[in-house]
Amino acid sequence: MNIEKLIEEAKLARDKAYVPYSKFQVGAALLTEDGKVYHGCNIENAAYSMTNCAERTALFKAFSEGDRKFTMIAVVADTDRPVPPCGACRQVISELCPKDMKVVLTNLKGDIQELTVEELLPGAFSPEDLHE
Ligand SMILES: O=c1ccn([C@H]2C[C@H](O)[C@@H](CO)O2)c(=O)[nH]1
Ligand SMILES: [Zn+2]
Repeated sequence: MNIEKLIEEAKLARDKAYVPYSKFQVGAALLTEDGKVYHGCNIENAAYSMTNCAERTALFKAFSEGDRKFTMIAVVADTDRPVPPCGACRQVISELCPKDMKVVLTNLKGDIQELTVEELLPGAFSPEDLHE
């Protein structure tokens, strides 16, 4: 699975977005070590703060199915620049994915930004910070 294919998967995921309030569709595709792809879309709620972003949907789906080893995530939205994940998703990605995992941010125009999990949230609060 290459970057281009994973982006296509993220676009398919985006089509499933439930966004009656923002009308802003986001899709994510998360690739596991053994080649499985988890789709995620944003799912909004009339109680707005209950909204779940596409990135966290994909990660939570994978974790809940027992998959924990990931090699790449792609995220797509109709933005001018490659879609920037929100702070909550950066925090969750930084804990559940390897620091050197590839994060591919893109948009419908085909702009692509590639970075690592560490670059997505430098100095993230981590499980180690809970220990003395
Ligand atoms: O990276 C992002 C940024 C935003 N959203 C969603 C949350 C909300 O449903 C809508 C507008 O913020 O986009 C995502 O899913 N991922
Ligand atoms: Zn988010």
